[in-house]
Amino acid sequence: MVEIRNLSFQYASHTPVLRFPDIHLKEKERLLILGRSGVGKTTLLHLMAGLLTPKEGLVKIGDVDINTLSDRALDRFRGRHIGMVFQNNHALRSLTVLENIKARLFFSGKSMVDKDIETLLGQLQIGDCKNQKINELSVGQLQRLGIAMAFVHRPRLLLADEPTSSLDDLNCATVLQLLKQQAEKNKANLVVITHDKRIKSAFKNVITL
Ligand SMILES: Nc1ncnc2c1ncn2[C@@H]1O[C@H](COP(=O)(O)OP(=O)(O)OP(=O)(O)O)[C@@H](O)[C@H]1O
Repeated sequence: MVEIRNLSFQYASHTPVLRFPDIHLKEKERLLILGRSGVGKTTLLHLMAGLLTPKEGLVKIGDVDINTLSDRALDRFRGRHIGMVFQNNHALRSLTVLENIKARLFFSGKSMVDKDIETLLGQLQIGDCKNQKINELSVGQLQRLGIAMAFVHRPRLLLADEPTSSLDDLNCATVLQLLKQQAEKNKANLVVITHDKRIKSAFKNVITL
């Protein structure tokens, strides 16, 4: 469950106040957020992840008003309950695919047996690359690793920032399908922000900032 109410943010006193529409997502609901460049999509995603503190308003994930948490508790909450997929993958270049997944699990304080990790990698069609270093992966494989890293700790909220804009039509459709499948499997909310209009029809729930 995600609730956003009366949310606003300001980067600095001389910059405009960004205001965001109210959002209410029930369990497993998915949302696509569209908007032109500079309108505040990434800012909203970062507010939902607790990476930025709002000027005003509420961000509630499950039963938790995330802005009432201490910095430390918020870091722990994010590590355990939120997964993020970025346009450019944040995997550690010196590690292999498998080592990156294990590092992500370690930092979230959760565990998964090797067999289940391999199943996840297989579902994302990167099982054969598990011992490859990050710089040996294609763009599509790297994007799928980003999804694996966002889901491996079974978050209740998955936030994806432009997950498809650097992909061709085929990889775009595949990544979208995988995001939806994994969210469904984890009963997680999925929020995607993009200006990639190709994916609009894949979501029932769409808002434009
Ligand atoms: N660190 C910052 N300091 C000041 N202003 C910022 C900062 N980051 C972003 N902004 C401004 O805030 C506004 C919203 O930025 P944001 O990155 O959220 O937009 P966006 O919709 O995600 O854009 P894009 O689609 O181009 O990524 C923009 O006008 C941007 O210039």
